[in-house]
Amino acid sequence: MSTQQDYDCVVIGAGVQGSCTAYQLVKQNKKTLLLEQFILPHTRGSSHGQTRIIRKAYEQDFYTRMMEECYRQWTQLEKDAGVQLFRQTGLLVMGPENHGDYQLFKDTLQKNKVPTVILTRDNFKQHIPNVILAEGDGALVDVTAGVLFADRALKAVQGQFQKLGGVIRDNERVMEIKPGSVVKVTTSKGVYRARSVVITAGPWTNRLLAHTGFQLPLEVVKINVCYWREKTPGTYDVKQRFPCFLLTEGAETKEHIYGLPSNEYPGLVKICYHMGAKTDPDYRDLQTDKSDIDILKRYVARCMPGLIPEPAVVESCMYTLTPDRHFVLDYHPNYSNIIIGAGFSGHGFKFGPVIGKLLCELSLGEVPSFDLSPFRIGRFQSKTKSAL
Ligand SMILES: Cc1cc2nc3c(=O)[nH]c(=O)nc-3n(C[C@H](O)[C@H](O)[C@H](O)COP(=O)(O)OP(=O)(O)OC[C@H]3O[C@@H](n4cnc5c(N)ncnc54)[C@H](O)[C@@H]3O)c2cc1C
Ligand SMILES: O=C(O)[C@@H]1CCCC=N1
Repeated sequence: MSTQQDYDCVVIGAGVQGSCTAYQLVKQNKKTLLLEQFILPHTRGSSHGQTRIIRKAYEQDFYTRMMEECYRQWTQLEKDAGVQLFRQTGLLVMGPENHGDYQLFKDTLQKNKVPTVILTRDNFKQHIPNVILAEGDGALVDVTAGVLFADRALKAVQGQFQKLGGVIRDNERVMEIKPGSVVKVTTSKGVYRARSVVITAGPWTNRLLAHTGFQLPLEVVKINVCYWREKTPGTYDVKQRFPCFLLTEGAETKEHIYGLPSNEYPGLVKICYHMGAKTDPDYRDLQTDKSDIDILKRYVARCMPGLIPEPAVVESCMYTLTPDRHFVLDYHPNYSNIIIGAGFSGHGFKFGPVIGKLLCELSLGEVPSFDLSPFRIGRFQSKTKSAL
Protein backbone atom coordinates (compact mmCIF):
# COMPACT_ATOMS: atom_id res chain seq x y z
CA MET A 1 0.00 0.00 0.00
CA SER A 2 1.42 3.42 -0.98
CA THR A 3 1.67 6.27 1.52
CA GLN A 4 -0.97 8.94 1.93
CA GLN A 5 -1.00 11.71 -0.70
CA ASP A 6 -2.71 15.10 -0.79
CA TYR A 7 -4.68 16.59 -3.68
CA ASP A 8 -6.90 19.61 -4.23
CA CYS A 9 -9.44 17.26 -5.77
CA VAL A 10 -9.91 13.53 -6.22
CA VAL A 11 -12.30 12.53 -9.03
CA ILE A 12 -13.71 9.01 -8.76
CA GLY A 13 -14.47 7.30 -12.09
CA ALA A 14 -12.72 7.88 -15.42
CA GLY A 15 -15.73 7.68 -17.74
CA VAL A 16 -16.49 10.71 -19.88
CA GLN A 17 -17.86 12.79 -16.99
CA GLY A 18 -15.03 12.15 -14.53
CA SER A 19 -12.37 12.59 -17.22
CA CYS A 20 -13.87 15.90 -18.39
CA THR A 21 -14.18 17.11 -14.78
CA ALA A 22 -10.58 16.23 -14.00
CA TYR A 23 -9.45 18.04 -17.15
CA GLN A 24 -11.33 21.20 -16.15
CA LEU A 25 -9.82 21.08 -12.65
CA VAL A 26 -6.25 20.73 -13.89
CA LYS A 27 -6.89 23.62 -16.30
CA GLN A 28 -7.65 25.66 -13.16
CA ASN A 29 -4.23 24.63 -11.80
CA LYS A 30 -5.75 22.27 -9.23
CA LYS A 31 -3.70 19.26 -8.19
CA THR A 32 -6.06 16.54 -9.38
CA LEU A 33 -6.18 12.75 -9.13
CA LEU A 34 -8.50 10.71 -11.37
CA LEU A 35 -9.19 7.23 -9.99
CA GLU A 36 -10.53 4.34 -12.07
CA GLN A 37 -11.34 0.85 -10.83
CA PHE A 38 -10.55 -0.89 -14.16
CA ILE A 39 -7.51 -0.86 -16.43
CA LEU A 40 -8.08 1.87 -19.06
CA PRO A 41 -9.53 1.74 -21.64
CA HIS A 42 -12.34 -0.58 -20.58
CA THR A 43 -15.81 -1.59 -21.76
CA ARG A 44 -17.53 -2.21 -18.42
CA GLY A 45 -19.27 1.15 -17.81
CA SER A 46 -21.21 3.62 -19.99
CA SER A 47 -18.60 5.60 -21.94
CA HIS A 48 -17.03 2.98 -24.22
CA GLY A 49 -17.74 2.32 -27.90
CA GLN A 50 -16.73 4.22 -31.00
CA THR A 51 -19.75 6.47 -31.46
CA ARG A 52 -22.38 8.64 -29.78
CA ILE A 53 -24.97 11.05 -31.15
CA ILE A 54 -24.41 14.75 -30.59
CA ARG A 55 -27.41 16.99 -31.21
CA LYS A 56 -29.14 20.20 -30.23
CA ALA A 57 -32.56 18.62 -30.78
CA TYR A 58 -34.03 18.14 -27.30
CA GLU A 59 -37.45 18.22 -25.71
CA GLN A 60 -36.22 20.78 -23.15
CA ASP A 61 -34.68 24.19 -23.80
CA PHE A 62 -32.08 23.88 -21.08
CA TYR A 63 -30.32 21.01 -22.85
CA THR A 64 -30.38 22.79 -26.22
CA ARG A 65 -28.84 25.87 -24.60
CA MET A 66 -26.11 23.82 -22.89
CA MET A 67 -25.27 22.19 -26.23
CA GLU A 68 -24.12 25.53 -27.69
CA GLU A 69 -21.14 25.49 -25.36
CA CYS A 70 -20.62 21.74 -25.71
CA TYR A 71 -20.07 22.10 -29.46
CA ARG A 72 -17.55 24.89 -28.87
CA GLN A 73 -15.66 22.85 -26.30
CA TRP A 74 -15.58 19.64 -28.36
CA THR A 75 -14.16 21.69 -31.26
CA GLN A 76 -11.52 23.15 -28.94
CA LEU A 77 -10.59 19.68 -27.73
CA GLU A 78 -10.25 18.53 -31.35
CA LYS A 79 -7.79 21.39 -31.91
CA ASP A 80 -5.86 20.85 -28.66
CA ALA A 81 -5.55 17.10 -29.11
CA GLY A 82 -5.14 17.21 -32.89
CA VAL A 83 -7.79 14.54 -33.59
CA GLN A 84 -11.16 14.52 -35.31
CA LEU A 85 -13.89 13.90 -32.74
CA PHE A 86 -17.03 15.00 -34.59
CA ARG A 87 -18.62 14.27 -37.95
CA GLN A 88 -21.70 16.27 -38.93
CA THR A 89 -24.47 14.05 -40.33
CA GLY A 90 -27.64 15.77 -39.13
CA LEU A 91 -30.24 14.07 -36.93
CA LEU A 92 -33.49 12.92 -38.50
CA VAL A 93 -36.27 13.15 -35.88
CA MET A 94 -39.49 11.26 -36.63
CA GLY A 95 -42.66 10.83 -34.61
CA PRO A 96 -46.41 11.41 -34.49
CA GLU A 97 -46.91 14.87 -35.97
CA ASN A 98 -48.19 17.79 -33.88
CA HIS A 99 -48.04 16.10 -30.53
CA GLY A 100 -45.93 14.42 -27.87
CA ASP A 101 -42.15 14.41 -27.95
CA TYR A 102 -41.95 15.10 -31.67
CA GLN A 103 -43.70 18.45 -31.19
CA LEU A 104 -41.45 19.26 -28.21
CA PHE A 105 -38.34 18.64 -30.31
CA LYS A 106 -39.73 20.84 -33.07
CA ASP A 107 -40.67 23.66 -30.70
CA THR A 108 -37.28 23.65 -28.95
CA LEU A 109 -35.38 23.70 -32.23
CA GLN A 110 -37.46 26.58 -33.56
CA LYS A 111 -37.39 28.58 -30.33
CA ASN A 112 -33.61 28.30 -30.14
CA LYS A 113 -33.14 29.02 -33.85
CA VAL A 114 -31.27 25.80 -34.48
CA PRO A 115 -30.77 25.20 -38.23
CA THR A 116 -33.56 22.73 -38.99
CA VAL A 117 -35.15 21.29 -42.13
CA ILE A 118 -38.78 20.19 -41.95
CA LEU A 119 -39.38 17.36 -44.41
CA THR A 120 -42.67 16.89 -46.19
CA ARG A 121 -43.76 13.35 -47.03
CA ASP A 122 -42.65 13.86 -50.64
CA ASN A 123 -39.21 15.23 -50.00
CA PHE A 124 -38.70 12.65 -47.21
CA LYS A 125 -38.97 9.89 -49.86
CA GLN A 126 -36.60 11.79 -52.09
CA HIS A 127 -33.93 12.54 -49.46
CA ILE A 128 -34.22 9.44 -47.25
CA PRO A 129 -35.29 6.68 -49.63
CA ASN A 130 -34.34 3.75 -47.39
CA VAL A 131 -36.47 4.65 -44.36
CA ILE A 132 -40.25 4.22 -44.13
CA LEU A 133 -41.99 7.16 -42.48
CA ALA A 134 -45.07 5.84 -40.65
CA GLU A 135 -48.52 7.18 -41.52
CA GLY A 136 -49.19 10.30 -39.43
CA ASP A 137 -45.51 10.85 -38.57
CA GLY A 138 -43.68 14.11 -39.10
CA ALA A 139 -39.98 14.34 -39.93
CA LEU A 140 -37.38 17.04 -39.43
CA VAL A 141 -33.60 17.25 -39.48
CA ASP A 142 -31.47 18.97 -36.82
CA VAL A 143 -28.73 20.01 -39.22
CA THR A 144 -26.14 20.65 -36.49
CA ALA A 145 -26.17 17.06 -35.21
CA GLY A 146 -23.76 14.27 -35.94
CA VAL A 147 -21.53 11.56 -34.60
CA LEU A 148 -19.04 11.98 -31.76
CA PHE A 149 -16.16 9.52 -31.85
CA ALA A 150 -16.55 8.46 -28.22
CA ASP A 151 -13.54 6.22 -27.53
CA ARG A 152 -11.31 8.71 -29.29
CA ALA A 153 -12.84 11.60 -27.31
CA LEU A 154 -12.25 9.86 -24.00
CA LYS A 155 -8.64 9.12 -24.89
CA ALA A 156 -8.15 12.73 -26.01
CA VAL A 157 -9.53 14.28 -22.82
CA GLN A 158 -7.55 11.91 -20.58
CA GLY A 159 -4.41 12.65 -22.62
CA GLN A 160 -4.90 16.42 -22.31
CA PHE A 161 -5.47 16.04 -18.56
CA GLN A 162 -2.18 14.16 -18.16
CA LYS A 163 -0.37 16.61 -20.41
CA LEU A 164 -1.25 19.39 -17.93
CA GLY A 165 0.08 17.36 -15.00
CA GLY A 166 -3.06 15.50 -13.94
CA VAL A 167 -2.59 12.04 -12.45
CA ILE A 168 -4.67 9.03 -13.54
CA ARG A 169 -4.50 5.87 -11.46
CA ASP A 170 -6.39 3.02 -13.10
CA ASN A 171 -6.88 -0.52 -11.84
CA GLU A 172 -7.47 1.15 -8.45
CA ARG A 173 -10.88 0.79 -6.85
CA VAL A 174 -12.18 3.24 -4.25
CA MET A 175 -13.14 1.18 -1.21
CA GLU A 176 -14.01 3.91 1.27
CA ILE A 177 -14.78 7.63 1.43
CA LYS A 178 -14.45 9.34 4.79
CA PRO A 179 -16.13 12.77 4.70
CA GLY A 180 -14.62 15.73 6.54
CA SER A 181 -13.13 19.15 5.84
CA VAL A 182 -10.41 17.08 4.20
CA VAL A 183 -11.95 13.99 2.58
CA LYS A 184 -10.08 10.71 3.00
CA VAL A 185 -10.33 8.31 0.04
CA THR A 186 -9.11 4.75 0.54
CA THR A 187 -8.51 2.61 -2.55
CA SER A 188 -7.32 -0.90 -3.23
CA LYS A 189 -3.79 0.56 -3.43
CA GLY A 190 -3.51 3.63 -1.24
CA VAL A 191 -5.00 6.45 0.79
CA TYR A 192 -5.54 10.00 -0.52
CA ARG A 193 -6.65 13.23 1.14
CA ALA A 194 -8.42 15.93 -0.80
CA ARG A 195 -10.10 19.27 -0.20
CA SER A 196 -12.93 18.06 -2.42
CA VAL A 197 -14.07 14.83 -4.03
CA VAL A 198 -16.15 14.47 -7.19
CA ILE A 199 -18.10 11.22 -7.56
CA THR A 200 -18.65 10.36 -11.24
CA ALA A 201 -18.95 6.60 -10.86
CA GLY A 202 -21.73 5.98 -13.40
CA PRO A 203 -23.65 2.77 -12.61
CA TRP A 204 -21.65 2.33 -9.36
CA THR A 205 -22.66 5.72 -7.91
CA ASN A 206 -24.88 4.38 -5.14
CA ARG A 207 -22.17 1.90 -4.08
CA LEU A 208 -19.87 4.83 -3.41
CA LEU A 209 -22.53 7.06 -1.91
CA ALA A 210 -23.31 4.33 0.61
CA HIS A 211 -19.99 5.25 2.31
CA THR A 212 -21.42 8.71 2.90
CA GLY A 213 -24.76 7.53 4.29
CA PHE A 214 -26.79 8.61 1.28
CA GLN A 215 -28.53 7.02 -1.72
CA LEU A 216 -30.00 8.49 -4.93
CA PRO A 217 -33.05 7.06 -6.72
CA LEU A 218 -31.02 5.58 -9.58
CA GLU A 219 -31.79 2.54 -11.69
CA VAL A 220 -29.12 0.79 -13.73
CA VAL A 221 -30.19 -0.94 -16.94
CA LYS A 222 -28.28 -2.94 -19.52
CA ILE A 223 -28.54 -1.77 -23.12
CA ASN A 224 -28.09 -4.22 -25.96
CA VAL A 225 -26.12 -2.22 -28.52
CA CYS A 226 -27.27 -3.74 -31.82
CA TYR A 227 -25.66 -3.45 -35.23
CA TRP A 228 -27.74 -4.40 -38.30
CA ARG A 229 -26.33 -5.55 -41.63
CA GLU A 230 -27.06 -3.63 -44.84
CA LYS A 231 -28.52 -5.76 -47.64
CA THR A 232 -26.56 -3.61 -50.10
CA PRO A 233 -23.34 -2.29 -48.51
CA GLY A 234 -23.23 1.49 -48.40
CA THR A 235 -27.01 2.15 -48.30
CA TYR A 236 -26.94 3.69 -44.81
CA ASP A 237 -23.28 4.72 -44.79
CA VAL A 238 -21.96 7.89 -43.19
CA LYS A 239 -20.10 8.55 -46.47
CA GLN A 240 -23.45 8.50 -48.33
CA ARG A 241 -24.55 11.20 -45.84
CA PHE A 242 -27.09 8.97 -44.12
CA PRO A 243 -28.01 10.84 -40.90
CA CYS A 244 -28.29 9.79 -37.28
CA PHE A 245 -31.97 9.30 -36.47
CA LEU A 246 -34.40 9.20 -33.58
CA LEU A 247 -37.96 7.90 -33.55
CA THR A 248 -39.89 9.41 -30.64
CA GLU A 249 -42.58 6.73 -30.60
CA GLY A 250 -43.95 4.20 -33.03
CA ALA A 251 -46.07 1.11 -33.56
CA GLU A 252 -43.56 -0.94 -31.54
CA THR A 253 -42.99 1.36 -28.59
CA LYS A 254 -43.46 4.57 -26.66
CA GLU A 255 -39.70 4.69 -25.88
CA HIS A 256 -37.27 6.25 -28.33
CA ILE A 257 -35.48 4.17 -30.94
CA TYR A 258 -32.28 5.72 -32.31
CA GLY A 259 -29.60 4.93 -34.82
CA LEU A 260 -26.32 6.05 -36.32
CA PRO A 261 -25.09 5.58 -39.90
CA SER A 262 -22.87 2.69 -40.79
CA ASN A 263 -19.37 3.80 -39.86
CA GLU A 264 -17.31 1.91 -37.27
CA TYR A 265 -18.11 -1.57 -38.58
CA PRO A 266 -18.36 -1.51 -42.40
CA GLY A 267 -21.84 -2.44 -43.61
CA LEU A 268 -23.37 -2.38 -40.10
CA VAL A 269 -25.80 0.25 -38.80
CA LYS A 270 -26.13 0.85 -35.04
CA ILE A 271 -29.78 0.93 -33.91
CA CYS A 272 -30.70 0.78 -30.22
CA TYR A 273 -33.72 0.90 -27.97
CA HIS A 274 -33.65 3.68 -25.38
CA MET A 275 -34.40 1.35 -22.45
CA GLY A 276 -33.12 -1.93 -21.07
CA ALA A 277 -33.54 -4.44 -18.27
CA LYS A 278 -32.43 -3.77 -14.72
CA THR A 279 -28.94 -4.98 -13.88
CA ASP A 280 -26.22 -5.00 -11.26
CA PRO A 281 -23.17 -3.31 -12.84
CA ASP A 282 -20.84 -6.02 -11.52
CA TYR A 283 -23.01 -8.73 -13.10
CA ARG A 284 -24.07 -6.97 -16.31
CA ASP A 285 -23.40 -9.98 -18.52
CA LEU A 286 -25.77 -12.16 -16.50
CA GLN A 287 -28.69 -9.97 -17.58
CA THR A 288 -29.86 -11.80 -20.72
CA ASP A 289 -33.21 -10.09 -21.34
CA LYS A 290 -33.70 -9.52 -25.07
CA SER A 291 -37.13 -7.90 -25.21
CA ASP A 292 -35.48 -4.68 -26.48
CA ILE A 293 -33.98 -6.64 -29.38
CA ASP A 294 -37.41 -8.07 -30.24
CA ILE A 295 -38.83 -4.53 -30.41
CA LEU A 296 -35.93 -3.44 -32.63
CA LYS A 297 -36.35 -6.42 -34.95
CA ARG A 298 -39.98 -5.46 -35.56
CA TYR A 299 -39.02 -1.83 -36.13
CA VAL A 300 -36.17 -2.66 -38.55
CA ALA A 301 -38.41 -5.07 -40.49
CA ARG A 302 -41.11 -2.40 -40.81
CA CYS A 303 -39.10 0.77 -41.42
CA MET A 304 -35.57 -0.08 -42.60
CA PRO A 305 -36.09 -2.10 -45.80
CA GLY A 306 -32.37 -2.07 -46.62
CA LEU A 307 -31.35 -3.88 -43.41
CA ILE A 308 -31.52 -7.56 -42.42
CA PRO A 309 -33.91 -7.56 -39.41
CA GLU A 310 -31.65 -9.66 -37.23
CA PRO A 311 -28.73 -8.03 -35.37
CA ALA A 312 -25.30 -9.01 -36.69
CA VAL A 313 -23.38 -7.71 -33.64
CA VAL A 314 -24.66 -7.12 -30.11
CA GLU A 315 -22.48 -5.27 -27.59
CA SER A 316 -23.34 -4.16 -24.05
CA CYS A 317 -23.48 -0.84 -22.27
CA MET A 318 -25.35 0.56 -19.25
CA TYR A 319 -27.60 3.51 -18.53
CA THR A 320 -27.92 4.97 -15.02
CA LEU A 321 -31.46 6.34 -14.97
CA THR A 322 -33.02 8.98 -12.75
CA PRO A 323 -36.83 8.98 -12.33
CA ASP A 324 -37.20 12.06 -14.61
CA ARG A 325 -34.26 11.15 -16.89
CA HIS A 326 -32.49 14.44 -16.06
CA PHE A 327 -28.94 14.46 -14.71
CA VAL A 328 -27.78 14.86 -11.11
CA LEU A 329 -25.24 17.69 -10.78
CA ASP A 330 -25.09 18.84 -7.20
CA TYR A 331 -23.39 18.98 -3.83
CA HIS A 332 -23.80 16.00 -1.57
CA PRO A 333 -26.74 16.96 0.71
CA ASN A 334 -24.62 16.57 3.86
CA TYR A 335 -21.08 17.44 2.71
CA SER A 336 -20.47 20.49 0.54
CA ASN A 337 -17.01 19.31 -0.52
CA ILE A 338 -18.36 16.08 -2.03
CA ILE A 339 -19.84 16.69 -5.47
CA ILE A 340 -22.03 14.26 -7.38
CA GLY A 341 -22.32 13.91 -11.16
CA ALA A 342 -24.63 10.99 -11.90
CA GLY A 343 -27.80 9.69 -13.52
CA PHE A 344 -26.91 10.64 -17.08
CA SER A 345 -29.83 8.48 -18.19
CA GLY A 346 -28.41 7.37 -21.52
CA HIS A 347 -27.88 10.83 -23.02
CA GLY A 348 -24.93 12.38 -21.20
CA PHE A 349 -21.91 11.85 -23.46
CA LYS A 350 -22.43 14.84 -25.72
CA PHE A 351 -22.55 17.10 -22.62
CA GLY A 352 -19.19 15.86 -21.24
CA PRO A 353 -17.24 19.12 -21.54
CA VAL A 354 -19.98 21.22 -19.94
CA ILE A 355 -20.69 18.64 -17.22
CA GLY A 356 -16.95 18.70 -16.50
CA LYS A 357 -16.98 22.48 -16.25
CA LEU A 358 -20.04 22.52 -13.97
CA LEU A 359 -18.71 19.83 -11.61
CA CYS A 360 -15.38 21.65 -11.50
CA GLU A 361 -17.17 24.90 -10.60
CA LEU A 362 -19.14 23.16 -7.84
CA SER A 363 -16.02 21.58 -6.39
CA LEU A 364 -14.29 24.97 -6.31
CA GLY A 365 -17.32 26.62 -4.69
CA GLU A 366 -17.88 28.84 -7.73
CA VAL A 367 -21.21 29.97 -9.17
CA PRO A 368 -22.12 27.42 -11.88
CA SER A 369 -22.20 28.67 -15.48
CA PHE A 370 -25.69 27.21 -16.07
CA ASP A 371 -28.85 27.08 -14.00
CA LEU A 372 -28.61 23.77 -12.17
CA SER A 373 -32.19 23.65 -10.87
CA PRO A 374 -33.24 20.80 -13.23
CA PHE A 375 -30.31 18.78 -11.91
CA ARG A 376 -30.57 19.34 -8.16
CA ILE A 377 -30.97 16.41 -5.76
CA GLY A 378 -33.75 18.25 -3.92
CA ARG A 379 -36.17 17.51 -6.78
CA PHE A 380 -36.40 13.88 -5.69
CA GLN A 381 -37.58 14.87 -2.18
CA SER A 382 -38.85 11.65 -0.59
CA LYS A 383 -37.04 9.39 -3.05
CA THR A 384 -33.55 9.95 -1.59
CA LYS A 385 -32.64 7.97 1.46
CA SER A 386 -30.11 7.66 4.18
CA ALA A 387 -27.99 4.54 3.80
CA LEU A 388 -26.90 4.55 7.42
C1 LIG B 1 -25.72 2.17 -25.57
C2 LIG B 1 -25.55 3.59 -25.15
C3 LIG B 1 -25.75 4.58 -26.08
C4 LIG B 1 -25.62 5.92 -25.72
N1 LIG B 1 -25.80 6.87 -26.67
C5 LIG B 1 -25.57 8.16 -26.36
C6 LIG B 1 -25.60 9.13 -27.37
O1 LIG B 1 -25.84 8.82 -28.54
N2 LIG B 1 -25.33 10.41 -27.01
C7 LIG B 1 -25.04 10.78 -25.75
O2 LIG B 1 -24.83 11.96 -25.51
N3 LIG B 1 -25.01 9.87 -24.76
C8 LIG B 1 -25.25 8.56 -25.04
N4 LIG B 1 -25.16 7.61 -24.08
C9 LIG B 1 -24.96 8.02 -22.69
C10 LIG B 1 -23.52 8.27 -22.31
O3 LIG B 1 -22.66 7.35 -22.92
C11 LIG B 1 -23.42 8.23 -20.78
O4 LIG B 1 -24.33 9.17 -20.25
C12 LIG B 1 -22.04 8.56 -20.28
O5 LIG B 1 -21.07 7.73 -20.89
C13 LIG B 1 -21.98 8.38 -18.76
O6 LIG B 1 -20.66 8.59 -18.34
P1 LIG B 1 -20.21 8.46 -16.83
O7 LIG B 1 -18.82 8.99 -16.79
O8 LIG B 1 -21.24 9.03 -15.95
O9 LIG B 1 -20.24 6.89 -16.52
P2 LIG B 1 -19.18 5.73 -16.84
O10 LIG B 1 -18.70 5.83 -18.22
O11 LIG B 1 -19.81 4.44 -16.44
O12 LIG B 1 -17.97 6.04 -15.89
C14 LIG B 1 -17.97 5.76 -14.52
C15 LIG B 1 -16.61 5.19 -14.18
O13 LIG B 1 -16.48 5.07 -12.78
C16 LIG B 1 -15.69 3.95 -12.52
N5 LIG B 1 -15.90 3.55 -11.12
C17 LIG B 1 -17.06 3.16 -10.56
N6 LIG B 1 -16.89 2.84 -9.27
C18 LIG B 1 -15.58 3.06 -8.99
C19 LIG B 1 -14.80 2.90 -7.83
N7 LIG B 1 -15.29 2.43 -6.68
N8 LIG B 1 -13.46 3.21 -7.89
C20 LIG B 1 -12.92 3.68 -9.06
N9 LIG B 1 -13.64 3.81 -10.19
C21 LIG B 1 -14.95 3.52 -10.17
C22 LIG B 1 -16.22 2.95 -13.53
O14 LIG B 1 -15.38 1.85 -13.72
C23 LIG B 1 -16.39 3.80 -14.76
O15 LIG B 1 -15.26 3.79 -15.56
C24 LIG B 1 -25.28 6.27 -24.39
C25 LIG B 1 -25.07 5.26 -23.45
C26 LIG B 1 -25.18 3.93 -23.83
C27 LIG B 1 -24.96 2.87 -22.79
O1 LIG C 1 -28.38 11.04 -26.45
C1 LIG C 1 -28.63 10.64 -27.59
O2 LIG C 1 -28.58 11.40 -28.54
C2 LIG C 1 -29.01 9.22 -27.79
C3 LIG C 1 -30.16 9.10 -28.72
C4 LIG C 1 -31.47 9.30 -28.06
C5 LIG C 1 -31.61 8.47 -26.89
C6 LIG C 1 -30.45 8.44 -26.06
N1 LIG C 1 -29.27 8.63 -26.54
